[in-house]
Amino acid sequence: TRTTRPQRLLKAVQDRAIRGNPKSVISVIDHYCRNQEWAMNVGDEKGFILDSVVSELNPQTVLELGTYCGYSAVRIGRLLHSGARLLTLEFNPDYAAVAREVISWAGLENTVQLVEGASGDWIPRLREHFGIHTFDFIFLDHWKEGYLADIKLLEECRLLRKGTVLLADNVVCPGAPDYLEYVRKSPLYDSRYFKSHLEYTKAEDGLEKSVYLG
Ligand SMILES: CNc1ncnc2c1ncn2[C@@H]1O[C@H](/C=C/CNC(=O)c2cc(-c3ccc(F)cc3)cc(O)c2O)[C@@H](O)[C@H]1O
Ligand SMILES: [Mg+2]
Repeated sequence: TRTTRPQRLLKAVQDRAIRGNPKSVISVIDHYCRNQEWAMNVGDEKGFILDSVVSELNPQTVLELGTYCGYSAVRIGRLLHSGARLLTLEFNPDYAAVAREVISWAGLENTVQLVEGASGDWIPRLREHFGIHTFDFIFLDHWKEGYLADIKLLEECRLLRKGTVLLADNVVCPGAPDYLEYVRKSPLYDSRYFKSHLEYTKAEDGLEKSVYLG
């Protein structure tokens, strides 16, 4: 049977990237997706904005919603300092299997922990299961219609603290209108839009950065 797109992306990583070198894993995926087969990674242009937000914040505890092939988990994980941890949630077992391989090829298996399952099921259990108190940084890149429910769930579970930064991908394309309206109107957040482009294309897209005011 035919391979899947994530499996072909993984093969490109294994064939072309240097083991243990996150930078080469990122550039191989970007080159592959720009020149051979598009895939819904945050990509290099929005990835540069993601890098600057993470570097400025220097977070110790990070949550990612929607691992897919692990591109942004590697992007974020490579910037974390020793002792810092990224938990990334992915409910598709095939994507999770590919992402584990990509994260391991980048040598980030001790920094990035992939948890298989749905965000709605796992968010209420993160404290008791992983001893997490609050998150410093959260990257939302899963189903766009799930963003709003999950930010509300994170509030309810008291996993945000004064200054927690949430960064949401695709707030223009495909779009997350209900999420945008919520974070921009709510007095709980200070929100701003970083205009960019949809990965590997000229279409507009962007990231919304929202700081929880607590
Ligand atoms: C809802 N709870 C959930 N819990 C755990 N994992 C979840 C999840 N929802 C989805 N997932 C996983 O996240 C990933 C989903 C990502 C959805 N992303 C998009 O739809 C997306 C789509 C585009 C896109 C843009 C333009 C276009 F023409 C076609 C596609 C671009 C992007 O950057 C995107 O992120 C998958 O790996 C899925 O299995
Ligand atoms: Mg995305």
